[in-house]
Amino acid sequence: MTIAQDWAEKYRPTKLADVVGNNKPLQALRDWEEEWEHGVPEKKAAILSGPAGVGKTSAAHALGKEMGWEIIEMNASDQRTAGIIEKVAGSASRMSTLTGIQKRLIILDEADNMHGSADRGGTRAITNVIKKSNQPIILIANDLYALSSTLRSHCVNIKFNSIPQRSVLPALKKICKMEGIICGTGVLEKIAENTGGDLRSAIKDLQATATDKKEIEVVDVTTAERDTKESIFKVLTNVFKGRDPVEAYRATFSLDETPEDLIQWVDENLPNQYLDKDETLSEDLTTAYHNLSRADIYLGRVRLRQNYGLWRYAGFLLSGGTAMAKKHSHSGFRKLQPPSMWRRMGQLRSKRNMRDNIAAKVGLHCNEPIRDCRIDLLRMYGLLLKNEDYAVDAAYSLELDVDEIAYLTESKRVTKKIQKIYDASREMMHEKEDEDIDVFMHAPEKDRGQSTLDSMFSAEKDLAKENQTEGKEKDNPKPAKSQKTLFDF
Ligand SMILES: Nc1ncnc2c1ncn2[C@@H]1O[C@H](COP(=O)(O)OP(=O)(O)OP(=O)(O)O)[C@@H](O)[C@H]1O
Repeated sequence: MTIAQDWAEKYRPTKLADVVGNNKPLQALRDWEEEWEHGVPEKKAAILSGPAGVGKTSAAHALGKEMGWEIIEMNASDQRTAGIIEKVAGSASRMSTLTGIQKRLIILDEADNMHGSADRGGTRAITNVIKKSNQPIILIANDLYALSSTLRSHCVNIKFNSIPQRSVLPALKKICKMEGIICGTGVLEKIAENTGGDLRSAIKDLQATATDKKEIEVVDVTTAERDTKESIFKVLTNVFKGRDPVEAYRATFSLDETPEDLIQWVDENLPNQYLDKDETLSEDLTTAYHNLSRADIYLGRVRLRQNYGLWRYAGFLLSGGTAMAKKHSHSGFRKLQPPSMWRRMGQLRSKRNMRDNIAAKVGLHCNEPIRDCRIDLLRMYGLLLKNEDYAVDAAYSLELDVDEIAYLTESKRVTKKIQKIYDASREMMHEKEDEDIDVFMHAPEKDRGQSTLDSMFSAEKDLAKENQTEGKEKDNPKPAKSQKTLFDF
């Protein structure tokens, strides 16, 4: 069986003129590009923000292609620690003028998705890369305001909007024509309506509808289930405001959440939602928590016996049980919020990841097992970073980012002093890179071996080394490599 090519990819526009809708943002993008033709503009980066599937990534790539710029893309599936952004985007953004080749466009997709542990410190690193860049950089984000104000202030902000139906329809018609699909009346309108200005989803729905068919009718229209954030809020509103237990329970069926997760949502919001007008705890709250505790007992049994059939009792008790606990309705709007436990767990996890990442760097530098570094050496490096004479060297040798320096120096926030140490260490790193380029440029042709680019983009190799360290710790705690000590610098 052959797997059909994804139409959204197949019909991705390759020219800016083919990008549908959003004329003003596209013009702003062209204006920014024009500035590059006259040298390095004041704003070296542009942020393309807006809803999903409206052509932001396509526009960035189309621009690069049209201009004949070399494109370097880092998307969310790449590991984007501050160090790696510095290495990949940083060296790419500074290098081409040295080697005299074409401009290089750096595209950072999902720039608003830098919160995971792996992306820690990434936002600050991007700002630094932009400051020092002499190459165009495009950041792509759904939520502009998820990016720091400092980062935004260094960029041209270009906002994309949902694509109006009148533009989605011709795009879909064109695809039908290319694929030889005959459409009955109203089919494309229905698809366009369902996808609310998201052209990617519209194309995907069209492909799903037209699979194995040459002619499609309205009844064939298949719309992919889209689990939006709104849906959990809708279900919770049903649970907290409604009185019918069966309806509340049924509402949970549309969610892609397990009762394990759903109970956390209900637990988090229940006290606030069932608070009496005079802000006293109501009897309803006691009854609802009683039902919730029963649901929790069932969840415990599911875990213990691995009997997932019991989930339905838990699901009913936590939704219907909560809804029917009300003796009277609790009017007025009260904000719903995600479980704070997840946030706390996330913070703990990110702290642990931070500690482990630093320990891995120390391990690589000192050629020590990570476990020992975690226990003994992190404190030592903390002391070195607190000492003015050693701080910059320590940060440089370990390639620490600001958050890591703050962690090691036990500072609650990134102070000016920490930023200074970090800046000085990066300066040191760039000087070293420039020296390397100099050595390379002056080496005889035959000794150059790999191209400059290969030697500069050593990020992947470094990453592999980092990963190796973890592996080596298990297999061979001390690989044969010359030992470096704390006193090396
Ligand atoms: N304005 C558009 N013009 C033409 N095709 C589009 C447009 N918007 C989306 N598409 C189609 O949808 C696909 C995805 O678009 P693209 O990746 O550019 O969206 P995006 O706005 O970057 O979305 P996300 O924020 O999810 O990354 C493209 O391959 C293309 O087929």
